[in-house]
Amino acid sequence: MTERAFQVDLRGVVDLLSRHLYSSPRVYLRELLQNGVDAVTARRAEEPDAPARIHIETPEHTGEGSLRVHDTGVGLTEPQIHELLATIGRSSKRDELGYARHEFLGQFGIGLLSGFLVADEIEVLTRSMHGGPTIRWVGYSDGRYLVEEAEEERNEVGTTVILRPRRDAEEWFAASTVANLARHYGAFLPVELRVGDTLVTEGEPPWRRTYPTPVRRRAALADYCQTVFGFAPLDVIDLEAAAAGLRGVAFVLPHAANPTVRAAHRVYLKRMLLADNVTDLLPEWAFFVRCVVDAEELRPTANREALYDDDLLGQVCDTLGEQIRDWLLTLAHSRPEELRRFLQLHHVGVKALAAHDDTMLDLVYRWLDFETSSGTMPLAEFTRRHSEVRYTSDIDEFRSLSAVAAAQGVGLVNAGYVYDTEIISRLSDRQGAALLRPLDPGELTTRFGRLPSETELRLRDFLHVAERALDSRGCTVLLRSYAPASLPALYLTSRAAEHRRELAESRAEADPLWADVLGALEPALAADQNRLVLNHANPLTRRITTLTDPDLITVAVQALYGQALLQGRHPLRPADSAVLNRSFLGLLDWAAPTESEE
Ligand SMILES: Nc1ncnc2c1ncn2[C@@H]1O[C@H](COP(=O)(O)OP(=O)(O)OP(=O)(O)O)[C@@H](O)[C@H]1O
Repeated sequence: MTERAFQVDLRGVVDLLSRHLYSSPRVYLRELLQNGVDAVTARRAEEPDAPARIHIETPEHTGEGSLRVHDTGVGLTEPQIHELLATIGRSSKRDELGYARHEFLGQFGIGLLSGFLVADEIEVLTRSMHGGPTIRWVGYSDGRYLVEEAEEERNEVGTTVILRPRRDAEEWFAASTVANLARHYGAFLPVELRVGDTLVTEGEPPWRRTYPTPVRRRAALADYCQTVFGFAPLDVIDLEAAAAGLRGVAFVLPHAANPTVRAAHRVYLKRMLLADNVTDLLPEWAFFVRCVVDAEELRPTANREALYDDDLLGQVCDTLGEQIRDWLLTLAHSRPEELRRFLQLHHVGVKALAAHDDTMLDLVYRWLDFETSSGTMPLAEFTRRHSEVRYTSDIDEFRSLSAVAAAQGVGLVNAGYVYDTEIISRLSDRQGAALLRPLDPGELTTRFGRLPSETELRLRDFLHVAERALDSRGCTVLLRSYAPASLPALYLTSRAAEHRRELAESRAEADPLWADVLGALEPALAADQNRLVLNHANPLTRRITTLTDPDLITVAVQALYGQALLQGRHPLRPADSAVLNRSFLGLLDWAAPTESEE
């Protein structure tokens, strides 16, 4: 058996790595900057006072069509050049065991190839700090390279990389483009970076600078947020994750954000911009902040445009999530007005948190406004005010029943929005909120006042006809007197009746055996029906109860039934619409009687 090595066609590899790995040719500049910074770092490890400069000259500066990037880094000796520049995948930035060394930005040994995105050849002039002459290396995109002693010695130790734009890539070499890219990627690099004569580096990132006062710091960070993200933040939260050598800031959005879209964050690695669309830095629920962070230890993917999804990133995500949560709690304790403002904007995210976090649940209970039958207020206050509290997860039911329920002394909470029911059922499990139960509209009838027995007796015939009028609708009719008097009638669904209707429907579709099983369940449920509760306190309804003509009672009761369905926004089934139509026409017919023939 003989072992062999893969045969590799260099052109394919160069093409793959340079053209297909990266999302845009613009990364060529980032890779050059990164190599310069790493070279400076390597030199200063041995010679701490060595200069730390990178100087970029665009074709406009050099006047001879090339872009030159000079650095004051370690430089390379000729043997190193053969080993490093001529071997794809070989990097000086890994230790003997092949682990990425954490002081360097690079590690894969492919970055330089990105030069072929914009040029057909890459020229390197380099003089090593370890002595030897200046060496010239030229690499071609077809995989050839040459190494020779340079005609001219470099004055200083360091490296110059020279690229001549390919015809189709000239736009990437314009002085303004290069300056913008250099600033974009390298504004915070720990070196002196110039494009032409212009200094690009700004020193420490804004969140690491020292400011005279906390107020000034906040104002400076708010300005920075405006520049980077285009909004004035509601607040600024400091972030830190020691395990990843990460520090940064989270800016709270001043407007409501779409909770299904994860916020995009700007991430620097060792002070070089990685990307400004990193989504997995924070937990999903934290969609109300956008962050800028710089990390020492997080790993980039090979194209250096995203974070590598490893345990450390997961750990960082949890840590930063904790810090945002702590900020919220501090706000609740020390600046409740601001918390209210925040909650108005970002309640969905906070609710999402509360659905599985007890501390946030408590915060929601005490501070988050819910729509209730007594206006909007936090549940803590609502349960304090009412001895009996119910909730409904149906917004329409809330709208139609909140006034009626409140008039009967039952406080009603609208729990029809996302996460509401999870939150309320979690709250109900806890002491102090045990009174929050789901509303069964049917139970309201037990609270309506009964009529005096002589009135009931007098209206017995009316009720009889009324019952018959709605027989086909599976709805019983009750006559009660209740507030508000402006309401002529109320349609109350019973949970059991709803359930029964569903049973009947599935039974119609089911096979005979299953139908029998369902049939056996039915009698137990039959006791409770949907109800139309006529309101004797309402003047119109009271007049209707005095009608004696059965036909007229029928259309009037059917009209009240239809109106109550519409008012309560209950679904109208085809038979309901038919009843409503018939009653409407019947009333018109009655209002405009046929002229008697003379
Ligand atoms: N400006 C420079 N000064 C000194 N050495 C350099 C310079 N540019 C490149 N090198 C050497 O060439 C090697 C290969 O560079 P290349 O950019 O392809 O990969 P890398 O920086 O090691 O890793 P990555 O693929 O992550 O960028 C480097 O490891 C480094 O040793």
